[in-house]
Amino acid sequence: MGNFCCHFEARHDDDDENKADLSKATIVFVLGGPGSGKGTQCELLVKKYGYKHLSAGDLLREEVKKGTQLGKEMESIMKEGKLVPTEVTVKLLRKAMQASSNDKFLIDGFPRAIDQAETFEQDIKPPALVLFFDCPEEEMKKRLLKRGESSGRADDNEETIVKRFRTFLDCSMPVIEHYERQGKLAKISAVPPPDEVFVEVQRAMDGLSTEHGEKPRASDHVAAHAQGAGLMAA
Ligand SMILES: Nc1ncnc2c1ncn2[C@@H]1O[C@H](COP(=O)(O)OP(=O)(O)O)[C@@H](O)[C@H]1O
Ligand SMILES: O=c1ccn([C@@H]2O[C@H](COP(=O)(O)OP(=O)(O)O)[C@@H](O)[C@H]2O)c(=O)[nH]1
Repeated sequence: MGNFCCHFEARHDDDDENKADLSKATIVFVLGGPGSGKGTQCELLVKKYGYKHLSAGDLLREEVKKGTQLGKEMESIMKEGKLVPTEVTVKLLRKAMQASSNDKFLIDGFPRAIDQAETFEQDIKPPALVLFFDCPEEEMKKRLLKRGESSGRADDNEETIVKRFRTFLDCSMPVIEHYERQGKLAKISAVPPPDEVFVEVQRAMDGLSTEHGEKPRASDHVAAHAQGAGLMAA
């Protein structure tokens, strides 16, 4: 079996590095297997909490659409269900964050490997909270095949779905475990209907306050973790 976490050689391009602009940002990573419902929950989160939603997959697909050489390489990696090099994704995310007037970000579908988490934290900032949507593979597969009927996505097909699951288990589950050890993880079952999942999402979010002095609304285990990370209002 090949290495599903493998990357091609990284390109270094630091022209738009600017850590300072994002130093006050509040970052929530939104993680879960392919088709677990990350994008669906992010839409609800944007409406209720006013975060800027940045999907790493959408940013990559926009680059692919440009038809550049890099875009072509990325397209073939994504069709194989593997991961685009960390530097490429972090750069796209940083640019999109800097272009936004918002200072609260939902980073959807990233980081998907430990090195990605490390790079993002060093280049930008650690997350305040990590939402993890837990969903059995059979359910995710059913959702992805249904989505594939209309999504037009080159990776929503049975062959690529199996590869994406493999990448998720091999590369992304260690990221989930990493943040669980740090006490930043809110693990939420993604099996119930979206509105029911969102009830649990709100419980996690309401435990979090930004560094701009918003009052936390609920106390739960995530609130306690956020306090540990210095995020709760005094
Ligand atoms: N809780 C849910 N129950 C049933 N279907 C869902 C649920 N959440 C999302 N879906 C559907 O499953 C598919 C994948 O959801 P999506 O939010 O695109 O997942 P992801 O961003 O994790 O790939 C979509 O077609 C979506 O409408
Ligand atoms: O940080 C990322 C996010 C996505 N991808 C690629 O983009 C694909 C689609 O990811 P997305 O989050 O859009 O969809 P999901 O698989 O979660 O449904 C993945 O399988 C990867 O090939 C990547 O390489 N790095």
